[in-house]
Amino acid sequence: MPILEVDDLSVSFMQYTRGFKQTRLQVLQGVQLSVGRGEIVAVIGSSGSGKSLLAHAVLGILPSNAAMSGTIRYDGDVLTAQRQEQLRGREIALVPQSVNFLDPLMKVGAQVRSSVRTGDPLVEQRKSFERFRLPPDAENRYPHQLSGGMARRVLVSTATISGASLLIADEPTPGLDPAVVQETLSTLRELADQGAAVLLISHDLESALRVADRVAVLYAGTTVEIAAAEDFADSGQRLRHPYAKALWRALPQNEFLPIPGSQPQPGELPDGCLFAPRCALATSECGRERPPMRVLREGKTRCFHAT
Ligand SMILES: Nc1ncnc2c1ncn2[C@@H]1O[C@H](COP(=O)(O)OP(=O)(O)OP(=O)(O)O)[C@@H](O)[C@H]1O
Repeated sequence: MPILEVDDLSVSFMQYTRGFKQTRLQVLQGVQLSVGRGEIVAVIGSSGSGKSLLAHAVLGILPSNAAMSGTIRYDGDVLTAQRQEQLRGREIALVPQSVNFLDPLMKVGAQVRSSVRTGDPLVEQRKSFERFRLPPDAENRYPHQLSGGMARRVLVSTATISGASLLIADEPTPGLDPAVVQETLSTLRELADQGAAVLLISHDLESALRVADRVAVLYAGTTVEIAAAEDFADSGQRLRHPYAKALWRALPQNEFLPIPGSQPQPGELPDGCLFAPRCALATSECGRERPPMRVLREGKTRCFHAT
């Protein structure tokens, strides 16, 4: 049985426009997702697609102006606000996207140690600092005395040291050097191999594929594709949704390959600009006129503005 099951999750915000008119901004709609013990599920979506809101809905920390519907189950039981509060930081840990989640008034070492549940907190904290290449003296600093990358490593350290059964890592690696990115991803894999369930939220499919077992693609507020990681790693033929295919196409190794299941003719454009290397935007998201394409080789085209 999956440890986390998200069923038909929708999140919206009330907005006030000029003249105090109320409008509803629907961000998530009908999201389906599950994560099992020992599994890493990557949630991939473009910026603003609602990835963090999904994480915050699971943790019960949505903004006060958000309205939510749908069901979230943890270990088979429907999560209530009270249960979320009990589980947060213990059974369910978050690597938040924002370093503002650090307590500005608490020294870094104390913050990391406070999440340790088994073993000697000081020993565990020092091992974790070494792992994520944090200097030993960082434990006596306040968050504002850290660099951006160090603060991010402290967040990763705090969450991964907690022994949580479900770890939600919301964009854990931007701004980190390659060695620490690798260490972070390996730590997530290790935790999953030890039985934890990991939800890895990212806009970077390439690095997520290094550790994920499954990939859930979030597009236009909903999960349009949930596929095994191999489906993205191989020829892409098993992917069904155009946006998932576009993500596949944007992987560097697929740069000049045609989109699976479609053979564009030179000069022909599909409805969405799915053929631009390193650009996974549909035309509607791109905000430009249909991008001009130039033919590189027969049947292989490139979008000018993505070059
Ligand atoms: N308190 C709020 N009130 C109104 N809209 C909000 C609020 N919080 C988030 N949103 C909107 O919800 C949408 C999704 O936000 P979210 O932070 O989940 O995106 P994301 O996919 O994590 O993006 P990114 O990859 O850039 O972090 C955005 O359009 C954002 O403006």
